[in-house]
Amino acid sequence: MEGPRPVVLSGPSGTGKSTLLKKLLKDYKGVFGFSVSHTTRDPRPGEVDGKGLFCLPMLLGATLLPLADVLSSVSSADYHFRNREAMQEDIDTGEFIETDEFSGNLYGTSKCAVQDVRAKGLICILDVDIAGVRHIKESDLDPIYVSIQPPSIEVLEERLRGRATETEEKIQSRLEAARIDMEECNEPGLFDIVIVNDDLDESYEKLQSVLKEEIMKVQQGIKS
Ligand SMILES: Nc1ncnc2c1ncn2[C@@H]1O[C@H](COP(=O)(O)OP(=O)(O)OP(=O)(O)O)[C@@H](O)[C@H]1O
Ligand SMILES: Nc1nc2c(ncn2[C@@H]2O[C@H](COP(=O)(O)O)[C@@H](O)[C@H]2O)c(=O)[nH]1
Repeated sequence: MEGPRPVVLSGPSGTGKSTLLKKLLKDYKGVFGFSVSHTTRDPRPGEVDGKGLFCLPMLLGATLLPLADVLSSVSSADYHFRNREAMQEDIDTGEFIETDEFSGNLYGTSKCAVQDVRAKGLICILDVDIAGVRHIKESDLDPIYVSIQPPSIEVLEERLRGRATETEEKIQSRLEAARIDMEECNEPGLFDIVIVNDDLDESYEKLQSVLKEEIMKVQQGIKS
C-alpha cells in the first residue's frame, strides 16, 4: 500500500509507550492513527472497546450505524476486547498480521486495523511486544521500528506499580518479560532507534525527530 511508513512502538510494559503515542495523536491531529489491536485480557477502568473485528470500509457499507458513531468508536478505542475462542477463530481464518501470547493473554494486530488507518493516508502506529516486532519483520509492512526502554528495571517496576492496573502476579510476569526485552532490544538491526524514556519531554523530542520525515510527508499532503 502507498503512503507514509507505519511506526512500530515496542518496549516493556509500563515503559511509557501509550503515554508517548497519546501525545503524538493529540499534537498531530490528522497525521497519526492508532492500529487498534485485539486482546483477550480484561479491559482496565476507562479503556474503550473497539467492538470486534471489522474493516471500516466494509462496515460503512454493511450496517445502519450512524457514521459518527462508527468513526468515534474505532478511532478512540484502546483494544478490541475479545474472548479467547472468538479471537482464535479470527486467527485461524487468517485475519491477523501477527499475534502473541503475553503475560497470560493473546494480543494481535489485525490486517483490518492497519488497513483502516492507512486507507485514510495516516501514519499507522502499532504498539506491540518484541515478539510482535519479529513477526512484523516477516511481513511487507516496512515500518520504522522504535523501542522505548525504561532507565532501569527498578524504575519500570515503580511505573507499573504506580499505574495500579496489574495484580502482583501480572506485575511479576511483566517484569520477567521486561528483562528479556531490555536485553534483546539492542540486537543489531532490530530497531531503528532505542529511546530510553527517562525524561518524558526529552523522549518525546527524540521520537518526533525520528518520525520527522514521515510527519512532513503527511502534512505536505494535507496542505496541497
Ligand atoms: N518519562 C516518564 N517518567 C515518569 N513516568 C512515566 C514516564 N513515561 C510514562 N510514565 C508513567 O508510567 C506509567 C506507564 O506508562 P504507559 O501506560 O504509557 O506504559 P506502556 O509502555 O504503554 O505500558 P503497556 O505496554 O503495559 O500498555 C504511567 O503511569 C505513565 O504515566
Ligand atoms: N504482539 C503484540 N503485542 C501487543 C499488541 N497490542 C499490545 N501489545 C503488547 O502487549 C503488552 C501488554 O499490553 P497491555 O495493554 O496489556 O499493558 C505490551 O508490551 C504491548 O506492547 C499486539 O497487537 N501484538
